[in-house]
Amino acid sequence: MNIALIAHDKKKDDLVRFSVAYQPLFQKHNLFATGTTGLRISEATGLTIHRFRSGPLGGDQEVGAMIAKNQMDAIFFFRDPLTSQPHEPDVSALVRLCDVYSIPLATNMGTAEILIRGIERGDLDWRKITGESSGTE
Ligand SMILES: O=C(CO)COP(=O)(O)O
Repeated sequence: MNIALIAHDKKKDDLVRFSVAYQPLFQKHNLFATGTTGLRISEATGLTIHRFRSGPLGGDQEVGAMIAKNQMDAIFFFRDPLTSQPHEPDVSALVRLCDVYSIPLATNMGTAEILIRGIERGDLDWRKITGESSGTE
């Protein structure tokens, strides 16, 4: 599956810890990330990650483009709800596209735990069966 990893600055440590904990599972998938998040995670885990631009420079929109092209299966986006972001419209657009295309989106650690276990269990395999998946493992 194609999975995107994104975190706002104050949530990056959380997503790095999460990625370290679930590294064995993540390595079975194709990983994508916004620039700084991807660098932090790849340094901490050794995972191979396709890095887009940094979020404020268009990275969120690049992930959104993959959603629109049916190339993204799940997104872990640890948002910071207490800090305003200069690129808030891009953040909203990404969340909106997840809703438009019914793409699973975890915006905090609690939901992320459920989503990652669901992926491990095969709960998203319906996307392959219905042809809605990116088609990759
Ligand atoms: O701003 C972001 C998401 O909106 C994340 O971007 P970076 O991973 O480049 O910090």
